[in-house]
Amino acid sequence: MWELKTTPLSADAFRPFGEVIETDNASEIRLINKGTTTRFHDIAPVDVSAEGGHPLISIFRGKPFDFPIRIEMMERHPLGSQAFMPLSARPYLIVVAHDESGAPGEPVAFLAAPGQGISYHRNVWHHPLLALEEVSDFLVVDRGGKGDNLEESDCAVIYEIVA
Ligand SMILES: NC(=O)N[C@@H](O)C(=O)O
Ligand code: NI
Repeated sequence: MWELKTTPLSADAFRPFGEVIETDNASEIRLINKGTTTRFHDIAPVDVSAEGGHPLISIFRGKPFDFPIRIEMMERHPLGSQAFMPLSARPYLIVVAHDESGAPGEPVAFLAAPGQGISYHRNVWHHPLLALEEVSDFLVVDRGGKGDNLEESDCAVIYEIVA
């Protein structure tokens, strides 16, 4: 088993895999509603229209994982992006990987700070939701519609996140 170290989530480090959803990452900041609201505009695209798909808003309630956490498989969504915005002010883990000839390469693990969301680009290998500490709710924006939008693959070796 190989140890997988985590690094703090940042927009730059995560860019090859998707976007970090946080106010600092807005493409534009607009004062709206007669100045009573600030719009942090266009933080991440929603890419769900492939093969006639449509956007879904769901809530995922994740049970917390206890360390050490084994990373044995990854998944990806060939037809759409998938965004997670935590509704609880708790950290959580994100594990992603580049594609290597149709299978996930060496995983990269990020620790999200409370309040940081993420959006995986379409077809990016990632581990299913990894909540920490307590049961945690996430607002999820992803694709609904026909077609197989879930591909799973075992990791070439088993990784362990120790803390
Ligand atoms: N399967 C499902 O809806 N969840 C996963 O895609 C995930 O990334 O958690
Ligand atoms: Ni997913």
